[in-house]
Amino acid sequence: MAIMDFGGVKEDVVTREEFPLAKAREILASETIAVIGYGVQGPGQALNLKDNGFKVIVGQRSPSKSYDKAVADGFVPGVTLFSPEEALEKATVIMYLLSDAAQIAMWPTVQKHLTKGKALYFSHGFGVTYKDRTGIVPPSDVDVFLVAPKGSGTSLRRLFLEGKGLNSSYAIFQDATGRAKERALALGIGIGSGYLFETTFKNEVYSDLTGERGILMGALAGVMEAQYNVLRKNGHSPSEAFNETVEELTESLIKLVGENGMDWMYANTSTTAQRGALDWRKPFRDATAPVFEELYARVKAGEEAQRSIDTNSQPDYRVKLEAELAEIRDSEMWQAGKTVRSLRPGK
Ligand SMILES: NC(=O)C1=CN([C@@H]2O[C@H](COP(=O)(O)OP(=O)(O)OC[C@H]3O[C@@H](n4cnc5c(N)ncnc54)[C@H](O)[C@@H]3O)[C@@H](O)[C@H]2O)C=CC1
Ligand SMILES: CC(=O)[C@](C)(O)C(=O)O
Ligand SMILES: [Mg+2]
Ligand SMILES: [Mg+2]
Repeated sequence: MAIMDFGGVKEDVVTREEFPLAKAREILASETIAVIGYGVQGPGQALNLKDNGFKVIVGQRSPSKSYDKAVADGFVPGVTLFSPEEALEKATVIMYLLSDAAQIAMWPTVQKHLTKGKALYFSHGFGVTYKDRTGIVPPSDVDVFLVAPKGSGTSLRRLFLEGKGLNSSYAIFQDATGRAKERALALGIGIGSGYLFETTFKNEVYSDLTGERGILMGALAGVMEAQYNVLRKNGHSPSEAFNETVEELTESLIKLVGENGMDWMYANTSTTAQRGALDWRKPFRDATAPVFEELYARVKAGEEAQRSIDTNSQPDYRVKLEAELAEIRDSEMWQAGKTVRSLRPGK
């Protein structure tokens, strides 16, 4: 563990230097790792593990697009690609990477294969934390832990291929074998995490659901739309409104934030921009704080989890999600964005 100072608070983190890949391979040398589900996290984690030299198999129902993708990605039916049931049977480590709603439906099957000493791995604290709603209560003689990459499975894979790594959190829920922590960390390094920070199942799911509903996705889209609409109402063209709302952020300013922090981005803008942004930061913070408070309260009460379970358990959930995404895609704002993107030089 490396003790690092996060803005004055000391935390233990696990880095690749102190937990090298060779150590991870040694710890998992005799394990068969089964990735159940090949949606977004499944491919990222399974391929990174495979490329890192672990014994990994995939369990995915077929026929399905995800099954075809697993084949296209190099998993071989009957050798490294199986039905979920077969993969569960062969596994010593079960990486449960179905969608959170689907995990409820398959839980009775998973439970059957959770024999003594196996490990159950999640990438979210959802199923276990909201057990009253999911029914996911693992038996006491298996290890249960999570490694949650802080980003899309798509990014996990891309960054791995670039020789970089997405950060992940990890948490131990149950240590039946005495090896839960080393198994968790070895898998965390194996899937290509940049470094790992510790959390609990509850804190992982509360922060994750808040983040994705909040600034990472929900608030981001909402605030962008609000500004775009005001600009349009005041006679600005779509290209101007889009550039001033999205393109300048994604192509320029947010990259500077990622590189060296908010003050660094500010410092690289005009003094006019800095003056205004420093002043307006506070009204925006104060206007949105109550929305974030409400959001967190709903997450904590399990209401956000229930909403996700109820909607994503329906047979036509994909079609409905796709229709809502299409509504965004087809709006003037994001159609303008399509044209703006097509005009990027050297794309
Ligand atoms: N999407 C992401 O990048 C991230 C996801 N996570 C977590 O990772 C886990 C997996 O999430 P995703 O990869 O997004 O899942 P996903 O929504 O892409 O679905 C994964 C798999 O579930 C299968 N599936 C769906 N419904 C099914 C059903 N009724 N029966 C059997 N299989 C079914 C799909 O075929 C797919 O292979 C979740 O716990 C999620 O919260 C964590 C970090 C990021
Ligand atoms: C990518 C990620 O970590 C999210 C947004 O929390 C998710 O996909 O659930
Ligand atoms: Mg997340
Ligand atoms: Mg999430």
